[in-house]
Amino acid sequence: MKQTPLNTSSLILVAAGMGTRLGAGIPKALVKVAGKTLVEHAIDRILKVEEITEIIVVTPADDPRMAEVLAPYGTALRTVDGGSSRADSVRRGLGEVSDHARNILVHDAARAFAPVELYQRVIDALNAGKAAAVIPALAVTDTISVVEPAGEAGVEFIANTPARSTLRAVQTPQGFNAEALRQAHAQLDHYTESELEKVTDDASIVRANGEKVQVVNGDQQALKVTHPEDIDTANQLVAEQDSRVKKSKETMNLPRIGNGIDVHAVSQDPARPMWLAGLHFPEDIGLSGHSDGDAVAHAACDALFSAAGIGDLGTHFGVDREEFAGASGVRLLTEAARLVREAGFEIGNVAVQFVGRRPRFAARREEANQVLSEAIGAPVSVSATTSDGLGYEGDGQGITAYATALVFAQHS
Ligand SMILES: Nc1ccn([C@@H]2O[C@H](COP(=O)(O)OP(=O)(O)OP(=O)(O)O)[C@@H](O)[C@H]2O)c(=O)n1
Ligand SMILES: C[C@](O)(CO)[C@H](O)COP(=O)(O)O
Repeated sequence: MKQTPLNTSSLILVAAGMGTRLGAGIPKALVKVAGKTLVEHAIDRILKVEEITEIIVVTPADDPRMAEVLAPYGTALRTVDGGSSRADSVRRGLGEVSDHARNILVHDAARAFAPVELYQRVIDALNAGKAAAVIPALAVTDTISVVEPAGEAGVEFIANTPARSTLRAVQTPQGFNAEALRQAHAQLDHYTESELEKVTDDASIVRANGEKVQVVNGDQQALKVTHPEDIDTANQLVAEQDSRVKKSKETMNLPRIGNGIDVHAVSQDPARPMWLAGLHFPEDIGLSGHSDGDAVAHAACDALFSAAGIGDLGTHFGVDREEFAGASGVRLLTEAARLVREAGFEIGNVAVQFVGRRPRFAARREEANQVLSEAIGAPVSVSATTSDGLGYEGDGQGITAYATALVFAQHS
C-alpha cells in the first residue's frame, strides 16, 4: 500500500453488480475484455494515479472467482461484500474507508477503461476546493425527453424536453469531500431496498444534501459496459489504448550515454609543454602524441562519438583529415560537439576523470570545466585521482582519462 500524505484520496470501486443487462452469466466485473477482467482493467489504471492511496473494492458476496482475480494485488487493495443495489454497495465500501481520508472517489468497475487523466482531472478539481463534489460528464448528442409514467399497455408520452445544452451524461469516477459523502449517505439509512435502487449515482445524493456538485469534462473512454454490444466497443478501446502506449514508448526520447578512454605517455622530452583538460600546466612535462596529448579532451571526444553512435577519434580525426594534424584537444572537442549535433543530437553533459600523479589539478578544476564546457556548449566536469602509486599512472609514466557523455535526440 502506498504512503498516505495529507492531500490524498481513497477510492471505492463498486464491482458487486450481477450484470443482468450484459447477460454473461457471471458478475459483470469478472467479464473479460482483451484477456483481462473488467475489475483488473479498472484497478490497473487506478494504481497509476499517484494521489490514490487507498482502494476498497466492493465485490459480489462470497464469490471465490473474484477473490482469485484480486489475490495478486495483495495489500494494494481491500475488499468488502457488496449489497443489493449500487447505492448499498457504495455504503458498504464507505464503511471500509479510513477515518483520515480527505477525498473519496467512487468509481464503477463497469467503467473500467476510464483513463488515468480522468481520475486526475476529478482529483485536481476537488483539491481546487470550488465544490464538495466533482463529477465528470459529457455533453449529450441525442435530444433527451422526460416521459410521463407509462400508462395502459406501456404506452409512453413525452412530459417535457429539456434544452439539450443543459444536459450532461454523467460518468464516474466521482470525487467527494469525505465528510460530504458520508453525511449524504447517512441520509439513506432508512431507505428501503427499492428506494436505494433509485439512487443511480452519489453526486445526486450529495447535491440533495445541499452541496454544490462541480462538473468537469468526461471522457468517451470511461464508457459503462452495460449491454452485450458494449463488449465489442470495449475491445476496440483497449486495442486503441494499447497502441497509443506502444507508440508513445517507441517515440520516447530516451537519452544515450557513451564512454571514452584515452591513454598518453609522459614525454621523454623535458621541454614538451603539458596540456590537459584544455589548460597549460607550465610546471609539468607534457604528454607525448601527434597532437597536444590532451587525454582528457580526447576521452571526452570519444565519449561524445560513442553516445551519438558515430564512431571514434580515428573515424573523425584520422590521418586523412590533415586539417586536424597537431590540433589542440580543445579544437578537437569543439569539432566533436559540432559533429554530434550534425548527427541530430543535443549534448546533455560530459564527465571526465583522469588518473595520474601529475599535474596537480584541484586548484584549476573550475578553469578546466569552463574551457571544456565552452568548447562543447554543454557542461563538462573534470575530476582527478591517483592510483595509489600503482601502475604506469602511479609511476608517473602516463595518464589515463575516462569519460562519459550523455546526449539526446534533437526535436525535429
Ligand atoms: N448491487 C450492486 C449493483 C451494481 N454495482 C456496481 O455498480 C456499477 C454500475 O452498475 P451497473 O453497470 O448497473 O452494473 P450491474 O448492476 O452489474 O448491471 P445490471 O444493472 O445490468 O445488472 C458496476 O460497476 C457494478 O458492479 C455494485 O457494486 N453493487
Ligand atoms: C454512476 C453512473 O455510472 C453514472 O452514470 C450510473 O448512474 C450507474 O448506473 P447503473 O444503472 O448502476 O449502471
